Amino acid sequence: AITPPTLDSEYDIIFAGGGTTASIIAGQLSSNAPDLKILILEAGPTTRERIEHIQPGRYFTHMEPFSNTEQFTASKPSDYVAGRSVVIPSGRCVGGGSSVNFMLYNRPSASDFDDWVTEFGNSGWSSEDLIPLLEMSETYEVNPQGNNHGSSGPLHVSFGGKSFELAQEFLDIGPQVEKNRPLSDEGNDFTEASLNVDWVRWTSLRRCGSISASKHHYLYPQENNSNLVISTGSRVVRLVLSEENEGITATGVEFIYDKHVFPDYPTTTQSITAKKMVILSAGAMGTPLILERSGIGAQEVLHQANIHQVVDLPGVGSSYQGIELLLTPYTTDTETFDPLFRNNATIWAEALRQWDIDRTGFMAANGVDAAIKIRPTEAELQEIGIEFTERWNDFYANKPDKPLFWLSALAGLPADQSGLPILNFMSGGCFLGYPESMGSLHVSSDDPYAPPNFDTGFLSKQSDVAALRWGYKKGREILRRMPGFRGAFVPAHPQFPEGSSAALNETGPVSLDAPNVVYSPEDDEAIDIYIRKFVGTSWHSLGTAPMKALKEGGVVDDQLNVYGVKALKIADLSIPPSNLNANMYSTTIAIAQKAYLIIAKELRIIV
Ligand SMILES: Cc1cc2nc3c(=O)[nH]c(=O)nc-3n(C[C@H](O)[C@H](O)[C@H](O)COP(=O)(O)OP(=O)(O)OC[C@H]3O[C@@H](n4cnc5c(N)ncnc54)[C@H](O)[C@@H]3O)c2cc1C
Repeated sequence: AITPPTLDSEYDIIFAGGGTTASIIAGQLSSNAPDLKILILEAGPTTRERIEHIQPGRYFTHMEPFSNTEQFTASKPSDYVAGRSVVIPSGRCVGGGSSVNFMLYNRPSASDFDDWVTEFGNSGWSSEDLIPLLEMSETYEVNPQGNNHGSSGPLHVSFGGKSFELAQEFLDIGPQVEKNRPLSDEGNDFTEASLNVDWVRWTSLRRCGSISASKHHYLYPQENNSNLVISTGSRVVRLVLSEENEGITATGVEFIYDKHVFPDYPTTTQSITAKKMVILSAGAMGTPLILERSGIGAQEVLHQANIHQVVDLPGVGSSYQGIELLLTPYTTDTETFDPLFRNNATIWAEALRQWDIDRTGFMAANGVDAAIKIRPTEAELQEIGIEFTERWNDFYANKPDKPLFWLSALAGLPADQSGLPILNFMSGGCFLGYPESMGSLHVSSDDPYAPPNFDTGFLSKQSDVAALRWGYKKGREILRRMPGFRGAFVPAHPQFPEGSSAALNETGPVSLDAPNVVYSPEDDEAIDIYIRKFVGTSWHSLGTAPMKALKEGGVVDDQLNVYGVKALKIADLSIPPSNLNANMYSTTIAIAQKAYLIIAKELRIIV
């Protein structure tokens, strides 16, 4: 049986959560200050040398219902999403999200970071501060000499070991359908001139056909330093706070051994002292809950959960942001990832054999090889309609590097396919990067296993529905022209009224110059109903402890200090004060590197 490590009673620094951000910070602290005693308390299991965290093609297995490496947080049912409860997965293992994610690589627009400075007053967090840190972390194998990428960092980026025909079709057909959006091979260049023109081949954080994740490049190489302890299966319940004349200080944490990792182990609470600081790094879905269980949060929330308030901080958990994703399945006769999603034993065996031979094939791929970040033209804004006008004017109009979506054609349907016919799917992916809707995440009690009071907020603003409606139409126009297209998978599309010109009766590709589908107001209504029934998460959660002024609902300042508590910082994806139109691993790396600099300076490890 696995037993937990024996821990000392005090450390210099304690990390609550051992995910993406903690791995990068703790690994560098340990490397550059080997005498610093560091403890990482991670709720989930180890990932060291585990094949499911090395072979890229296994990424979807972490999302299976009884997965021990992901946490699934269910939102309360909402009429905005047709009465459904949306389930949000997040990483629960060493390396967190970086150990289980889909490995899509792309970074936000410069203005996404710059907003944190200009709109939220955080000094030192502009794109000019953060993008060099991001580039320093990566080696872009695709074009090591290219601008906008790094060439000598530990995290490797490549196209992976297999790309699908559908990706090439998307790259061939897209620019012909959308003649004003030419082909480019640079997905990270969001200058005003080139934004909106990239049909990019998507790249993944992989090296030699293996996942290139933060724990294997930053954290585990330091494990032989006896001053760094990674305690897995260790769930932080709350902070230990001491109240003295000068205010409140975080002096340690209380934790229990996690029931998923150590089912037979006693659940007595243990307390450990942090001599220098506690760093909350439990991710957007974990950090606000630890704060609230510690009595740091809004009075009303804590009162309802029967928790005594210690620090009044109303911003905790009150601005959950997710990225809404509409994944619309069509069918194809080309090769897709679906046999693996369906657990086809023969294809699995072949994929494993191929990976053993040369690190190629399905096991070195994820089926998402190409995409475009797209910003509507004036004419297209008219198509989206007046429900979106105010949002456009307020948020996008003066920020010309902000795309509305990324659009893609995924080779497969990454979902539970039990009950579905055996088909090859191509999914139109429409990823709404800056939804106007926001939700909240709060504790329901002081029990660390109690499901939280969670509202994704998805589609609570009609502007998001209008944007996704246009995304559905735009994606359909591209996909129906791709040679591999074999029609829509009708049960997972809008139910258009009888006789509609938008009916889904095509069974093969239409010609490039075929007229676009025409939608009536009734068709638009059918699309809206469909969006509410089917919209889901893109697995990106953030903003639950935002870095902004206290009076505006902020939880940390720009040095990552929690307002009202000494010796307590937050470093993870709960700190972005506003959303970013990109898959979040890049942003997380930037936050981690910036946090490392802040902490290392404060501890005088660097000047
Ligand atoms: C399924 C999935 C797919 C994704 N795909 C992509 C992608 O393709 N490309 C991309 O760029 N990004 C992707 N992401 C997003 C990205 O990986 C995450 O946003 C990022 O890893 C978040 O990092 P973090 O440090 O904020 O939190 P995490 O990495 O999630 O780390 C938080 C850690 O804290 C631990 N924890 C939580 N509560 C406690 C507690 N009470 N006590 C102790 N430990 C605790 C958790 O177990 C977890 O390990 C994906 C994420 C998921 C979940």
